[in-house]
Amino acid sequence: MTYTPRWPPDTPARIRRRAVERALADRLDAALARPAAQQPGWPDPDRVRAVVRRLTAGEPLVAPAETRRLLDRLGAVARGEALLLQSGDCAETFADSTEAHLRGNLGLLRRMALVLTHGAGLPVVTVARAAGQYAKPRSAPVDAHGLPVYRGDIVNSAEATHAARAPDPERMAWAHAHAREAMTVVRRLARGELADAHALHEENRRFVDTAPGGRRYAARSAAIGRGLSFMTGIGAPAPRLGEIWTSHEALLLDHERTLLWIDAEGTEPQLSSGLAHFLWIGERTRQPDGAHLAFAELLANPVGVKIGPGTTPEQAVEYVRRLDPHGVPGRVTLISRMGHDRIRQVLPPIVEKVTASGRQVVWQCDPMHGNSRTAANGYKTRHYDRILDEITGFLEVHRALGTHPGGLHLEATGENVTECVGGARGLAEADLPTRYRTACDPRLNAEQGMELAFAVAELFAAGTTPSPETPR
Ligand SMILES: O=C[C@H](O)[C@H](O)COP(=O)(O)O
Ligand SMILES: C=C(OP(=O)(O)O)C(=O)O
Repeated sequence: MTYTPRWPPDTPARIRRRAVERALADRLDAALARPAAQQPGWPDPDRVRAVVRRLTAGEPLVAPAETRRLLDRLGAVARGEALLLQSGDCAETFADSTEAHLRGNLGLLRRMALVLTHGAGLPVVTVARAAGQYAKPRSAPVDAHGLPVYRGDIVNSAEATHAARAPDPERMAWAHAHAREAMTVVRRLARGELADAHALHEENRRFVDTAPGGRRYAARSAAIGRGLSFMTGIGAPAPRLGEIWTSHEALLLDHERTLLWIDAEGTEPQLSSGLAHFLWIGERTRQPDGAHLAFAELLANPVGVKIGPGTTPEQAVEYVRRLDPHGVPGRVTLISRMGHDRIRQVLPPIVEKVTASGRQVVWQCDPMHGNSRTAANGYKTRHYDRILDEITGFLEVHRALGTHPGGLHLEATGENVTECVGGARGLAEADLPTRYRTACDPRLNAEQGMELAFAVAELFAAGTTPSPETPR
């Protein structure tokens, strides 16, 4: 059911439902009336209203039952019985909304998940930054040329002209159309070729045999192979990976408000986003009195909050209390993105205070956003060593406190891009221009992603977290 109320003739049940819808509609309006950071200055509000009305009447992309299943799986992560791996583009573009691109990104997600499952000895819940990650928050309103900044394909074009950078609300409709097609591909791949553990392992074996540094992980790869052969040997059904859920940053509120269902299954009726299974609030929009947090409070979906190095333990507890008033394990994911040099100091008091509050959250590490820097040649980049070091610090903190390091949140693509430096191939700053294709922030490429998965699997398996080299 879409959020726009269509009133049928009255019966007592319908009147009750109508009251719920009205109450939620009022709360939604109140939430969205709060100050909202990072929203585009649409030139023509009437056109925005017309697009929002049109999209609100459309069919949702995901169903509340699917979203509830994810909540259940994240409950397992929060209890320490599973891991969460979330990965994909920094900014999805309409041009890259193709089956080949999605297959690359989702394939990498699944191959990494297979390796982490083995290293941690836990099932891995796979969530794609896909089928809706079209909006970007930015540090400055204008770019280096004085043009309005690119805010993601859902708002304006990356092309460097004034006309192209003007926010166009019709782009929200294009985003819906692309997300709908992407969703079909995600479902098909998740049930089909990207469910097949044998096929994923074969690709990982090729990585180990041919990629620089791959042989370092030969023992784990061989152990995974033996495990799969054993399953075949005893006549077990061919092992298959589970669902792929979708996620994006709940940033552009005119878009987020368009496809909302009423989910009456929980403790109280809530709105369920029909746009994605998992939504998160970004570092730049997590203001306690802001619209984004108030919007997330109304949702039945599992939600994440990015917590940067300026987050206090008190703030973290407030996020959790507001977003999880009923204490549902896995309802909230706290996504730390502190930077490799700060995580070991900033995260522990946050984890301690949230744990003492009695809530069971998913602790997830985003090792990307606190480790960005500008290379000498002007490209925005991240070093593989710093990414791995932030994850190492994350594991150290949780091990020391006896809490569960629930998962990773990465920007990574299955394509052979040159955006992050480092890794066993030794990508250098001079290599960045070769295939620098991201629309916003630098992503790990397929080789760097697999190398990271094997390295983190070793950390999980060892149960210790040595930090062997000083990261660059
Ligand atoms: O992906 C995150 C943000 O959108 C991004 O880091 C902002 O980039 P900027 O600092 O180049 O604007
Ligand atoms: C913008 C993002 O991250 P953050 O809010 O942590 O900067 C992101 O993950 O795309």
